[in-house]
Amino acid sequence: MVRCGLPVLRKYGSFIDNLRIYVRGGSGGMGLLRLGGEGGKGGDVWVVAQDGMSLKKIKDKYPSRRFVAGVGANSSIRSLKGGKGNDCEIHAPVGISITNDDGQVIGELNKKGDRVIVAHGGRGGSFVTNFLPSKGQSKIIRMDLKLVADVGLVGFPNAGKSSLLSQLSHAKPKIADYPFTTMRPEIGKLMYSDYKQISVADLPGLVEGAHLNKGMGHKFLKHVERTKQLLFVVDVTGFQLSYKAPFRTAFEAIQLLTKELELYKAELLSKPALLAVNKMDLENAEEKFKELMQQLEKPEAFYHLLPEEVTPLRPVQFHHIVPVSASTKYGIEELKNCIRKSLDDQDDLENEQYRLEKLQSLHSSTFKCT
Ligand SMILES: Nc1nc2c(ncn2[C@@H]2O[C@H](COP(=O)(O)OP(=O)(O)OP(=O)(O)O)[C@@H](O)[C@H]2O)c(=O)[nH]1
Ligand SMILES: [Mg+2]
Repeated sequence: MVRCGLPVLRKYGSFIDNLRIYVRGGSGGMGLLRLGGEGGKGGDVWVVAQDGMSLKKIKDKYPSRRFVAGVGANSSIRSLKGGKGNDCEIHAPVGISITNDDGQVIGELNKKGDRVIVAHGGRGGSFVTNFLPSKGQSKIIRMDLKLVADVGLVGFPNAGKSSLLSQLSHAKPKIADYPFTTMRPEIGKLMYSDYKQISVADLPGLVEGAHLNKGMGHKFLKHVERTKQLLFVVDVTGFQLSYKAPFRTAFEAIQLLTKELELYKAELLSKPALLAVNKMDLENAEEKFKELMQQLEKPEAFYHLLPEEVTPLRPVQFHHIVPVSASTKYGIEELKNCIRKSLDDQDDLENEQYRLEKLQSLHSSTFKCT
């Protein structure tokens, strides 16, 4: 019995989605005081995206997880200008982001061949440094596989995305009464009685102008690209980022979010979407929800309320609209079921399309034969 489990463990238990490594640029070469010669620059450390790589492979191949580039050559009578030290290249998988240990982003590898310098080599000794070389940069860096989840939460700050995720799953994201509480994406797993699991990504709040990289901007929207479906979350009573910013009703918030996604990448809007109308425990929530439903029945009829530049080309057709309250848990179970249903429907549709395509290709090959 135990043996049966081993291959499974080997297959799934070895997956890692982040890795910390030590990198150091090479030291510069010595200068030559007597003849004014300059030492070579130390080599740099690069991370280069390659197909077929995984973080696990890097970890296995380099158990010490230390990557040090070559030292620059000393200046000599034969070669007054010392040669550059050898660069060190770390081959990494496509789809990772690279950060300093304090979370500052160094770069991203989005396609094969992308490369990012993670530690510069030191300068060679020269007249300005009294012919003494300098050391290369040394640091710990972190490589993270970019988030892939079934559903991504999309909403303005403070809408209650993290609160909802904490009610839907066992995740414990930070929740607070100020915008931008969530600074980095977090995944919660929704568990169902038949052991099906659905991953939902809590993402930083979006702001107007996110497509221009305002707020958390692109960093956040990139993650949305990698989810199967979108779950819009709005505060039924509306939203105001600051006293200076305009107040937005729930309906306006939905249209503005749509516009941001459209401006960033219109294909995002072809993903199936659901809407959770949150904070239904607040005063007048019922009336506001009714009004919102009327507006969503014919969104275009209300577009004149929006400035032209924030009016989306097409409204989102939500597969499910669920009124909820993360505070009282009202509607949470229904939302969980709707998320499941929506993903199952998408799977069925894709399977059906696949089946039809197969059938069609079979038909055409049969016709060719006869
Ligand atoms: N009354 C009420 N308050 C809620 C509800 N859901 C969330 N809140 C409150 O709204 C505030 C924001 O909640 P968060 O879950 O942090 O909101 P968020 O959308 O994750 O915000 P960011 O991470 O900043 O984008 C907190 O004070 C929550 O307690 C709700 O259903 N009813
Ligand atoms: Mg949050």
